[in-house]
Parts: sequence; C-alpha cells; structure tokens
Amino acid sequence: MTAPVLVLVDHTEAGAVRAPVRELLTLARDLAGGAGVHAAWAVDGVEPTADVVAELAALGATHVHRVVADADLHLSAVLSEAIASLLDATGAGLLLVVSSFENKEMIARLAVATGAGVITDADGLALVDGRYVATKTVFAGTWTTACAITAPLAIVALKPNSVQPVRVDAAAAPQIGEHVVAVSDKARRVHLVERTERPASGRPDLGSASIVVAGGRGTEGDFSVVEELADAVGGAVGATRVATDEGWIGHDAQIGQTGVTVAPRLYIGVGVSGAVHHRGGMQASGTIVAVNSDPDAPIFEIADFGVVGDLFTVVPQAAAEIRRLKG
Ligand SMILES: Cc1cc2nc3c(=O)[nH]c(=O)nc-3n(C[C@H](O)[C@H](O)[C@H](O)COP(=O)(O)OP(=O)(O)OC[C@H]3O[C@@H](n4cnc5c(N)ncnc54)[C@H](O)[C@@H]3O)c2cc1C
Repeated sequence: MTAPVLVLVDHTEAGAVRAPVRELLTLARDLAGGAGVHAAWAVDGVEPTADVVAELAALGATHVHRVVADADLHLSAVLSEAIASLLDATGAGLLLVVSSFENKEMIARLAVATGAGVITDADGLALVDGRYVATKTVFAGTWTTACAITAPLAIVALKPNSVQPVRVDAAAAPQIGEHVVAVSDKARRVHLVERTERPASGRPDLGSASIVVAGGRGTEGDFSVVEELADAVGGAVGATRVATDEGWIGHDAQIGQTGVTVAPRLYIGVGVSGAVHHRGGMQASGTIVAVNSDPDAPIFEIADFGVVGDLFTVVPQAAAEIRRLKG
C-alpha cells in the first residue's frame, strides 16, 4: 500500500527552505513509492520563488501547493485547518513535518480534528506491512522504540539530522497549485497582534544544527570560548540549564529535558558534567565529544571522544587548529 505523502515546507522569513525539509522530502520520496510527493508552502506573507520550486522538485516534490488562508497561517489553529483541508484534497496518507515546538502544537490539533495517529520526535520512518513505523528514543535517550501508526492517516514529526538528504537524478517540473482555505470561527479566536524577528546570530538554528557546541558551569560564564569553537566548526551554541539560569546565555539555548532536544551529527560539551536532565536532550547525537577537567564526569560515559583538561586551555587550541586546517 502506498499513498501520496504531504510534506509541510518550513521556510525562513526570507523565503528559504529550512534544511530539515530536505530530509523530509527525501524520506517522502521513498515512502510514497511513486504515489506523489506533495509539498505544502504556507503563504504567510512569503511566496515560494522559482528557485524554491526548483529546489523542492530536485528533492522529489511532484506537486507544490501554495496554501492560502483567510487568517494568519502563523497561528497553529489556522495552519492545522488549512493542512487538514489539503490532506483531504491530495488524498495523502502521511503528513511529514519537521519536529519543532510550533509544528508539534499544530499536528496535535490536526490529529484531534482528523483522528490521525501522531508520532513526534521520530528519528526514522519506514512502511512495514502497510503501516508506517517510526523509531524514536525515549526516557532521556536511554531506549529506542518503534511505534506503528494504526489509523488510516499518519502524521510524523521528524527530528532534524535523521535522514541524509538525497537529490533526484532528473527532476521533473512539479505541478504547482493554489489551495485556498476559509477557516472556521474557532480558528479565529486568537489574533496575532505582533511578530518580531529575533536578531540573527549568524549561527545555525540550535534545534536543527548538524554541529552543536554546548557550554556548562565549567565556563564560569565566559561563553566566548564556546562561541569561538562553534564558529570554527560552523556550529550552533547550546548550554546547560545552569548556564541559562545564571543568565550567561538566553534560555532558548538550553539543551535538555526542560529545554531543546538536539540530535546533531556532532555534539561538543564544554565544561558540561552530563547530568541526566541534560543528557535527555542530547544523547541521540551522532558523535559526542566532551571537554571536562574531571575524569569521572558522567559525560565521559556517553562520549565517543573525551579530553580531560581545562577548557580554557583545550578549547581555544582546538578552535585555532580547526581554523588552521580549514585554511
Ligand atoms: C526538573 C529538572 C529539570 C532540569 N532540566 C535540565 C535541562 O533541560 N537541561 C540541563 O542542562 N539541565 C537541566 N537540569 C539541571 C541538571 O540536573 C544539572 O544540574 C545541569 O545540567 C548541570 O549543568 P552543568 O553540567 O553546566 O553543571 P555541573 O553539573 O556543575 O558541571 C560542570 C562541569 O564542568 C566541569 N568543569 C569545571 N571547570 C572546568 C574547566 N575549567 N574545564 C573543564 N571542565 C570544567 C566540572 O568538572 C563539571 O563536570 C534540570 C534539573 C531538574 C531538577
């Protein structure tokens, strides 16, 4: 059994496709088995350009839908009604979204409205005996589970860095359509009054970065060493709760059970002990590197590569050597 797959295209305010969407389209192509990969672009003030459409096609989109609503698509209630309507129109059996706070709120509403089966924070998805089976880690990254969706409609939120994006050899031009939705009064109960974009740090987004450098109490509040290494490797900056509670860095940088969950290909912990609450948000990382002066720090139990030493000596040297090697 194969069915069309619908992919929600997360995009920046400037209209660029966010990197994890490439993973969704690659996965959708495999799972649709020729039944069609539909890309949904919510027209929330930003239109998909010809370059964007070409990029979506190169990743396997057979259809690109401009989703237009008579209310603000930034609101989860509005977007979920619009996507519900598009699921109906396309006959898709699976919706793929990037696992983010906003999308998880949106698909929760969508599942209630459609009776779909939902899996969030998945790191893999396959079609097994006609059912979508997703893998995900649970209990602070200590267990891996496989969950099958038994409802006719499946919704899966995939964590960034779960799939290697692959382009198609010869992409055909996708069908482009407009899907206009009039949302219910219920979806209009909240109005978005104002939106302010956070000033760009110039670094990748923490939740979807493929490299993350996290600083902990060991930095004693001097995050410049963490930032220096992050910039040398092109990574995002994260932190432990101690660091954010101390006000050394904003709370949105907190990784862990009560913060952001990250699963980069490379995680580097700098002066981070590896407490269970922190591990819950980073244990699924591909390769874990730790710099800590205490050889008995718990983070070394899960590290692939560890350096026992003073971070103020080790990290600047590492950053300088990486910059030298990169030329
Ligand atoms: C309900 C609850 C939820 C929580 N949620 C989170 C969460 O989401 N995320 C989170 O991170 N924490 C969370 N915490 C807190 C968590 O339990 C730990 O207290 C916290 O993660 C520890 O942060 P840390 O590693 O920076 O500090 P510490 O545990 O104090 O570790 C600092 C480390 O730095 C090393 N160090 C010191 N100086 C140097 C140096 N010069 N060079 C190299 N290494 C050095 C030390 O050896 C030590 O291992 C939560 C706690 C609770 C109770």
